Amino acid sequence: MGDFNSSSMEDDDMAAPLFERQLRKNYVQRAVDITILLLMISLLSYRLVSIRSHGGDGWEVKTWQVAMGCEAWFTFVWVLVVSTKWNLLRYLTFPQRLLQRKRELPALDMFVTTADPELEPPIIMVNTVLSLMAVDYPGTAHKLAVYVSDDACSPLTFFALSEAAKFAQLWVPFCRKHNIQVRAPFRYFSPTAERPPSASGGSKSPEFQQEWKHIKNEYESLNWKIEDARKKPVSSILSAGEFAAFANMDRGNHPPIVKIIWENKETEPDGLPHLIYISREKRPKHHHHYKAGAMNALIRVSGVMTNAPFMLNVDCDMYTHNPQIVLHALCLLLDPRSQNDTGYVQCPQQFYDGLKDDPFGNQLVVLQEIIGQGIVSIQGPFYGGTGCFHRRRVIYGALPKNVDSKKKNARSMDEISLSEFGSSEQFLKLVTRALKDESGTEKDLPSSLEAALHVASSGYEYGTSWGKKIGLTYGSTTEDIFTGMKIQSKGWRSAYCSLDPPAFLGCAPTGGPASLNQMKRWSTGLLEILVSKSNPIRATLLGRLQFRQCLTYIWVLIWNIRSIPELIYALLPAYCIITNSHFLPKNFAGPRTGYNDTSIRICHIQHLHAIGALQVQLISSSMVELPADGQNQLGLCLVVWCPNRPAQGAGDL
Ligand SMILES: O=c1ccn([C@@H]2O[C@H](COP(=O)(O)OP(=O)(O)O[C@H]3O[C@H](CO)[C@@H](O)[C@H](O)[C@H]3O)[C@@H](O)[C@H]2O)c(=O)[nH]1
Ligand SMILES: [Mn+2]
Repeated sequence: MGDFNSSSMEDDDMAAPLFERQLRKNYVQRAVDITILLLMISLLSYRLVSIRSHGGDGWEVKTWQVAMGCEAWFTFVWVLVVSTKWNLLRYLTFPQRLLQRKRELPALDMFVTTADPELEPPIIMVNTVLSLMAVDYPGTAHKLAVYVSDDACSPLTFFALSEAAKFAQLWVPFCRKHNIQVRAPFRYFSPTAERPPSASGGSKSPEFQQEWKHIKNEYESLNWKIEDARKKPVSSILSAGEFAAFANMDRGNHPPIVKIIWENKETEPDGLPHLIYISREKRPKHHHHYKAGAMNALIRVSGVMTNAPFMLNVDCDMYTHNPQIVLHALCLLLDPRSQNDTGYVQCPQQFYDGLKDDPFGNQLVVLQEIIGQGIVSIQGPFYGGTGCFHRRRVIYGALPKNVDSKKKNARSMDEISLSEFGSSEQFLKLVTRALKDESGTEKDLPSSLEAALHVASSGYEYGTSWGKKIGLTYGSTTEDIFTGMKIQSKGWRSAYCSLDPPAFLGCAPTGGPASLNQMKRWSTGLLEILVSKSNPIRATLLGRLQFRQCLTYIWVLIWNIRSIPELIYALLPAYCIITNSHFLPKNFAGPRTGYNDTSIRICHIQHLHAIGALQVQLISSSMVELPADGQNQLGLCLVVWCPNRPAQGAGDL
């Protein structure tokens, strides 16, 4: 059963394991991958050996060398890919076993971030919130809290949430009673979406039909109210007291707002989770650090209000598609084998209503299925920014137990100085508890509001380690990958929770400039990590990032750079035709084949076409995220190219 911490060993720890690891058999794939690698190495050796004999004039020497440089780079990238996908691992989780245990389920704080009511329509965010409020957490729903961070400080968002809290009083009991599987109402009531009948089998009963109609009408009315509120002045949609908080707000320059929209006062086990609205303070003189800054404010505010030991974060457009997700994720976090070494659990990012065949690669299929499952078997998946369950103490900078004591350069738990967390006394008290893996607060929600406002202020992080050693890491637009790598470089592993039906479903850009912008932002952020002081090579040499994990991080961080050799390689055939030079062996068909000059040239051009087509593949793969496939094509092309050539002599290949 792996390592146990004897102090936490209780009867139920001895029970059946909460998860199993399953290795996928991929011997054929491995054989193909290695063959491709060997072919690439043979090609490189051939290039090297014949660099002089295929020199020709000055220009030709250069094309041969450029081709060799590009191919050497492709080989290096292929090594990174093969290392990542060598073992493909999946986790199987058993939530029923978790529910049978004697121990109570832990508290969970769930975070939703939103930044712009124009680009991220409030109704979509509301659906995400409703799906989170309705997750299955039998007998323990009062331990759940949903926090929404609004970086736009929008009264519309606040209004939408207040209305959603009213609708939730109907929606959540309805979902629980009929065991509805799709708990985001816009998907459940969508005429096009596949809607499984209620699992209780009562979908046809008149009682269910009546309830269904009633809830649908209420949802439509919620939709209409939010849509209508868009067009109205703020003063008419909010009550006088609420309006005062939002009056004359400038989204880039305003004080913090924390509002408890719904509180489960009776701590009813089957009640609704708390719902809290936060708009952290923004001032022009303080950098707000985008989503990472919003997440850190959420972590601190939840730290003083509920202080749950686990936190889930989702983007505002990623609703919970599997109501059992929390139970599945907790199987991976609470099992005795993972308690001391699993820092976070990541669910794959999956999307609804994607374009057929995913022409822009927005669904990240290769990244999820090939690289995703591969990295799971090394040190665990990247933190993907959404659909991720964190341990609070890991985010607070704690080290795993039983860490490699030779690498003590990462600070140990004892070295954490509380002053690095800021100046709120109430928060610091609760940080100490969280670091000891204790949860909860002494105060109720309203009496912790003052401290919540303090930790949500824009100057709170000044002189602290937030964004450096604590919380989500600043300095890259892909704060998720950066933060995950920092956690793993402390020695933590991460686990992957891939479910059917998918845990979360989001909305991917459909293409065009939105897609390009997103990819530009991601690739820039990844490059920022590569050139930062905390790059994976340093994290491996000085920290506890595993070597093969480092290779995978390098593969993802060089996403941007990979396009350069691919573009050059793609331009080579055209360049060679224009300058009448070559980067493939000149006597391609060879005089002994009996071809005349024209046929040799045609043959040459045909091969250039084949390679050109491959290069288009490579370029498009680099742009639309199909790296593994692109590389396979290169290998296949090599296979086709090599045997077709009549042998000229041993030195030819
Ligand atoms: O100043 C900001 C900017 C963004 N967000 C929120 O951050 C989330 C992600 O932003 P989005 O613009 O949708 O970025 P995507 O590229 O779609 O998101 C992916 O990439 C991001 C950067 O790597 C990750 O943070 C996300 O979790 C991941 O889904 C959304 O909920 C936003 O509302 C904020 O709260 N404040
Ligand atoms: Mn998004």
